[in-house]
Amino acid sequence: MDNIRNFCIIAHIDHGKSTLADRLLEHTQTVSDRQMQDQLLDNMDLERERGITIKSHAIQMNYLLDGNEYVLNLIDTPGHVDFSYEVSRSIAACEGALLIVDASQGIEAQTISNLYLAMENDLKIIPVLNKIDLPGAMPEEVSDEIVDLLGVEREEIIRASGKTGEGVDDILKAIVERIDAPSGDPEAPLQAMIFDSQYNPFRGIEVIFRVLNGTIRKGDLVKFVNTGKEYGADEIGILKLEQEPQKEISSGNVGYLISGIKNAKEVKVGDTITHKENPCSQAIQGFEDVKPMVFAGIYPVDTTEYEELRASMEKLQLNDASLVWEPETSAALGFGFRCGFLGMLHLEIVQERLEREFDMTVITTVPSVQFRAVMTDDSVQLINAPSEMPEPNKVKHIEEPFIKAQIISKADYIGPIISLCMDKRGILKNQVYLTTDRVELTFDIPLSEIVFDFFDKLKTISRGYASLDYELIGNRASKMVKLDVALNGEKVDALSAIVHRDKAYEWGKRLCEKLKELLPRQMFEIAVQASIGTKIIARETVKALRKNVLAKCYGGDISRKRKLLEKQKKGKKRMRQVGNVEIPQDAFMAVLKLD
Ligand SMILES: Nc1nc2c(ncn2[C@@H]2O[C@H](COP(=O)(O)OP(=O)(O)OP(=O)(O)O)[C@@H](O)[C@H]2O)c(=O)[nH]1
Repeated sequence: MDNIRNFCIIAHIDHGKSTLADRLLEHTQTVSDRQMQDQLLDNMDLERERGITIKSHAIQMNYLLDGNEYVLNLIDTPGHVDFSYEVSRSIAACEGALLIVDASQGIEAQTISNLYLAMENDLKIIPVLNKIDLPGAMPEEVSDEIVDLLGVEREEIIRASGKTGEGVDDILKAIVERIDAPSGDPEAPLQAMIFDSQYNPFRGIEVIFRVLNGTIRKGDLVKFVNTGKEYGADEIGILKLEQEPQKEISSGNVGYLISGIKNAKEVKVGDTITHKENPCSQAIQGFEDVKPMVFAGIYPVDTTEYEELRASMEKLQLNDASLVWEPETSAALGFGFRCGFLGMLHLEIVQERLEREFDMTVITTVPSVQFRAVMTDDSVQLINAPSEMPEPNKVKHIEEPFIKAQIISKADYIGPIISLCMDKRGILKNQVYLTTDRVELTFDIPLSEIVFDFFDKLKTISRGYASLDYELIGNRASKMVKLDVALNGEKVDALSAIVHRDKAYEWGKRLCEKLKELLPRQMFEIAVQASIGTKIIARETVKALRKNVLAKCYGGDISRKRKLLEKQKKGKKRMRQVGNVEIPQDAFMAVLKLD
């Protein structure tokens, strides 16, 4: 055990974690030249296409230092705030963390939030100044920032480049020398913590764990403490580029378990694995429950696929512990699920993964945060969907979630950032200069104002210099109203939204205009109306389609006609029929694109 080191790589988004992980894997010859490709650990198609890490990824390396061989378990983590639950679980499996800071960008919002997560878990932090090859690198200034933030000596900061490979050996040495070997007793009763899992269509459910005490052996009869279920350890192993089966895995180490688990619900991250005979006396303290920021309905486009969608969501949840959901019904869309997400990127990724990994075609409805209605009898009702908004005469007041937003930016952009936040009903709480031209602003802002498009706006007005991190701080009373949408006189509950009263009229008007743009024209006219209570506040009309689309093709060749039909068919993909009107996915998101 003295020769094991468990560490994760944490950073702000795009500071170069995955690239540096590539260099560590190369240097330790964990992967051969032939196997090597950029951002190797981002092995999901979606990660590669978007160039971001979505999942934490564990991999084991061997490293020789002064004649001693060390086993290094590396966990690469995502940087985007929507995937911070991945980071927090990875941190729990480690004794140390490489904190990567881009030398051309300096410390940013998630550098700090991820660092705090690591410090709360008592991880040893190794600061790495990355991308020093860049002409725009400012090693001295950024080192000052790191020294200030961490209180470390300047000499402790390792200068590195994931591009040239500079500093990689220093990092590996520092991992061995500065991070503690895991403690724990290999002879004690088994106590292993599940920190991730995934569904493999060929092999079933795979559980990723870290052993804290004891030893797990192939063939052992094990028990998951929280669920009380028992399984045979059919296969256990370590995670290299491929899984490598082993006979045993002892305390301090990270591994996987395959045991013929059939039901995805039986696997919960944070659960403890122990032996059926001679169990450990205590379960490991699990993870804090995830707190979703945004809720939206997910519905199958084909209503007959409801059960299949449920099974797919259960399997996806294995690999995405931050996804929560429960069944819901919509008058317009039928049976579906109300899901909680950590942000809009998370929502998008879930929708994409359901389609790619499970071949489902789904519609997501208008996203909303969770409001609370304090009723006239003082009871509290949670409102996860606009359709759950109670009658106004039964409500004392509505409360909405507020967040503390921390924005780090170049000082030049303070003015526009403050006015953006004010426009979003934000209250400036604090302003601290990190260096002469970098400032940290703290605001209290309603979550509903920032969760949708705030980040894009912030990036635009700061030319990409501002970064944002946020946490929930509680609920405050706000004047919220429900805005309903009717198509041809029929209310479509899945298009309703809860908005601030002062903005409701403007929203209603713009929403109708947007829907007019987004609803495909049909053979008949469609009236689009927005209302608050019984009062109609805006109306637009989608004109009827006069000509048949195929009319254009008269005399044209048949292949052109076929192409046109195929194009129409494709366009149908994420589309739901409500009454006699077809509503495309975009229309459900129209509320987010009003500015
Ligand atoms: N010049 C230079 N570019 C780098 C270096 N390291 C990474 N990059 C580039 O920076 C971008 C982001 O790198 P990634 O490794 O994907 O960053 P990441 O921190 O893993 O990103 P997320 O996991 O999505 O948060 C990529 O375009 C890399 O090619 C470096 O040392 N030097």
